[in-house]
Amino acid sequence: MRTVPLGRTTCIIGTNNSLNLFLNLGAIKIPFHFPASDFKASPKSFSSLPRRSGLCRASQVAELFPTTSPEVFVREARVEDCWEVAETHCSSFFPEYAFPLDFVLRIDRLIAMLFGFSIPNGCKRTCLVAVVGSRDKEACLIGTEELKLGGFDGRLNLNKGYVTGILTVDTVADFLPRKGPLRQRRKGIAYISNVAVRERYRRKGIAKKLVTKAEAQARSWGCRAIALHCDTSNPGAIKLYIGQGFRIIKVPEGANWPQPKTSPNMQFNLLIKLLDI
Ligand SMILES: CC(=O)SCCNC(=O)CCNC(=O)[C@H](O)C(C)(C)COP(=O)(O)OP(=O)(O)OC[C@H]1O[C@@H](n2cnc3c(N)ncnc32)[C@H](O)[C@@H]1OP(=O)(O)O
Repeated sequence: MRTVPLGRTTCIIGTNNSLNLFLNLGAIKIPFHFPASDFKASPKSFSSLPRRSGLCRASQVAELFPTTSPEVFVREARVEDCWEVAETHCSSFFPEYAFPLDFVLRIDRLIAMLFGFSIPNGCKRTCLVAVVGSRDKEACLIGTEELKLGGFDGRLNLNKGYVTGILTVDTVADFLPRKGPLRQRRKGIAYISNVAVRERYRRKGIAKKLVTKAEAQARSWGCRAIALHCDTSNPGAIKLYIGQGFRIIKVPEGANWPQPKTSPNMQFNLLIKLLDI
């Protein structure tokens, strides 16, 4: 038996290759059981799973959607985008996962996005999406502007378009050094995270559009700077941010500044851009 914790989901792979999933929603645990007969799995390597006929990787579902569209525009994510946001995140950051773990990851991400976004008082967070196939002015929105679910606009749009890229921007400053002896949260600096563009849409300027929109959002919140962490072994992303005017900040010797919580071996650069308001 093998237990794989995945954020809000615990995945237990039985000795007979059956799969038990538990979605942890606070006090509630929702169990799902997939019998071994559903798929032939090697408990050692889920990434080399032979696929059950009729089943495909969750990322392949995306392949069914249109690839080309004349225009990409960036807007705030809405609830109806949730699955595509989770799908874009997981296929970009964990491309090596195969069914069923890739599917579980997406469910986990979805739950984290909808129920796990508790934002400290006075802070803001928005998830932006780059969309093809629908302009915002064509949007037929159902619901009120005040309705928010996590970082998502809670209104529904029946003509939603297709999500090709994502970015989260906030003023929570969880990964910025704290201020003074009381270690207060830093104000006036927006923070970008979770930037991802679906593989088929890369090198078309979509990430640039997302970053530009995030900067505009930060300005509208009154921020004077915008920051992010980027994995030092991701030269493409570093080039993107340097090209957008970000500069790498040298961390003072001995300083124990916070970093994103990913794999312990990952090294990050802190990049900052000053915003003219
Ligand atoms: C703060 C964070 O979240 S960092 C994490 C970044 N995300 C990831 O690494 C997830 C996987 N990667 C991706 O999703 C994408 O490759 C991204 C987000 C890094 C880039 O998205 P794209 O839409 O392809 O970037 P975009 O087309 O706007 O590129 C702008 C510029 O960045 C640079 N750039 C982007 N990707 C690359 C690359 N793979 N290699 C070299 N340069 C690159 C180039 O200078 C490019 O301009 P050019 O195409 O005119 O040469």
